[in-house]
Amino acid sequence: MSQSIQFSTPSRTPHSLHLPQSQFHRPISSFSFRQFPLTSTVKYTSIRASSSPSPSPDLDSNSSQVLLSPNGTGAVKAEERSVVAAAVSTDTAGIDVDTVTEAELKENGFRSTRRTKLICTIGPATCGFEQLEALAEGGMNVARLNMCHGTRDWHRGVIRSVRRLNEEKGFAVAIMMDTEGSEIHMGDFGGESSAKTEDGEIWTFTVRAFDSSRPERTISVSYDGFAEDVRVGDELLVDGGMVRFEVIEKIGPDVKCLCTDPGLLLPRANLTFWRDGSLVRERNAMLPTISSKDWLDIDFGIAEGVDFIAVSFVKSAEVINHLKSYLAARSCGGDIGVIAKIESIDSLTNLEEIIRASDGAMVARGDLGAQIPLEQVPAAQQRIVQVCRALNKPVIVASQLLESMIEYPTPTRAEVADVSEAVRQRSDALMLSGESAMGQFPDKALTVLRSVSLRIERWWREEKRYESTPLQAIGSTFSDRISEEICNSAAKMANNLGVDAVFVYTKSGHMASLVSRCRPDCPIFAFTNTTSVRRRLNLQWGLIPFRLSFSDDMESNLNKTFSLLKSRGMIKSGDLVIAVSDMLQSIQVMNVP
Ligand SMILES: Nc1ncnc2c1ncn2[C@@H]1O[C@H](COP(=O)(O)OP(=O)(O)OP(=O)(O)O)[C@@H](O)[C@H]1O
Ligand SMILES: CC(=O)C(=O)O
Ligand SMILES: [K+]
Ligand SMILES: [Mg+2]
Repeated sequence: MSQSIQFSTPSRTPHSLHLPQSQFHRPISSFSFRQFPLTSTVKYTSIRASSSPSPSPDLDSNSSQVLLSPNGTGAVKAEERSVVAAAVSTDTAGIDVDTVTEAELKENGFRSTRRTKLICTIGPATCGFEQLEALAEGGMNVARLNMCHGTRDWHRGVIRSVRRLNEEKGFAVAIMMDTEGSEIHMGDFGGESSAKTEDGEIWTFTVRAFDSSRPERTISVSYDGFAEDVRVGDELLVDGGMVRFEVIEKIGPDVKCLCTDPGLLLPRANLTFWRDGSLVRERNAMLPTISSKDWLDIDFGIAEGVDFIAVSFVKSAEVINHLKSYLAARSCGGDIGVIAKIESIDSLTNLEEIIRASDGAMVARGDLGAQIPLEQVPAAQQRIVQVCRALNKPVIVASQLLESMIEYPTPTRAEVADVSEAVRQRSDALMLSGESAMGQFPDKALTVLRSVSLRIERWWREEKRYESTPLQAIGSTFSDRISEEICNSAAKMANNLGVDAVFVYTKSGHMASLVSRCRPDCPIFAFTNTTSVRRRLNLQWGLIPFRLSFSDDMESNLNKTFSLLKSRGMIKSGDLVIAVSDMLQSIQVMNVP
């Protein structure tokens, strides 16, 4: 039995049920309700998988291809993977699917899929093909490249490896390029990976460049005005306060500083200075958000086809709009999502307009914690997550989630609690920084994120903690409003009826993000017909993105999807699904035949 509600023109409507006009801003299309036996209306359309008797004439040559993302969760054991891989190659040729999600769905069913997405910063510890593959199998949805470090050739190598991994193994790992920005930071250490400071030591921060080796206890600073801007008595914070100094003397381009809070200095760490308890913003506040080096990196990102550009130290919506128009003109189809990094006082002041202009946001707690008092960071995080949810933009919680795992194989209890809180807030994604870029245990850190996410999500479901706060309407056109209401209703029905999955058919991905925004209690299978949209959807909460060529005819789409997924053992007869689509604005509830 299938039941459907659809918005359509009256002439196409079998039974019209007119709603009071006052509920809508203008005369509307009718609201229809129909009920039909699935067996008579949803016929099996044959597919080009070996389980199907013959190819269907109405499907194009790509039609039997389903690509599925590594949203699945569990660490699938190597033997299990090879069994699945063997089954894939013999049984259902022509369908690409990654083995991790597939095995997970087969073994534990829909409920087991992880909803929170995971981002790994790639660095020397993880840039090899096998290391990237291990991360993808461990659940990495997005690989982040920080343009503060490495050469463009190095980044190109990583991007190409991730692409190859996607092509060869069916993953949909997206690439996020993170700009350097022009805030003040320290230089490289000329070969050394870090430098240790001790309490009471005197270090020199200088705007001089070094040709050869770095003099002992000397650090170069990226910003030419540094020595002029600081004053004796200022406090100098490295990496948001991981190490602290007090300015004791200025000698031309050199600034002598006394170490007051010792720790490890990492190359290119950010520097901020504080006077009388406030962050000092002098001429450095006038530095451009996107520097000339960043524009070259952005051109590089466009050429290499990155999926997201994360903009560091955004101050206003203007810079986001500027970049978006540049991308629209330069990258065909405006395929690159722009993520605003919220890591400055200005970005908090202009939060709503920045998020409205962006395609997503990152709570960049590292630098944010250097600009506002540390105890204000948790409240800022919660606010950013809420604003993003309200405006339907994916939100990433980043920095120091598992900082101790750079050196140790197990996290602290406090770190686990922090990760749990970000999952509980229902942020779209969690990000590893140094833990995966240069730490000793990148795979273990990813496993911790994965298992903590799964546990908290399960706890949330067991407690039946559905969203109680209503989401504000955001659509600007009437059609957008309809899509939004359909998705809100689909999510609510999914929770109330306890369905196994929501299926969403979407060309641009917008409809999938609207369902994700509601954070329904079940996974969301998002079917889209382009590979780039599929990768971008991989950043969003609860979405398991597939690439599938589909038509405007929902019944044939459903038939095809059921056949494909059933033949791979990913769904079975009797599973209850809700299907929504942005081609034909409709909701259908049905059991898989
Ligand atoms: N491509 C790379 N090459 C070498 N080291 C890297 C690379 N990417 C990251 N790292 C190392 O990992 C550490 C953490 O990386 P990450 O990019 O997350 O820094 P961050 O300070 O969180 O980000 P941002 O600079 O954007 O504020 C860096 O300090 C650096 O030591
Ligand atoms: C990720 C980042 O840029 C920060 O936390 O500062
Ligand atoms: K950066
Ligand atoms: Mg930062």
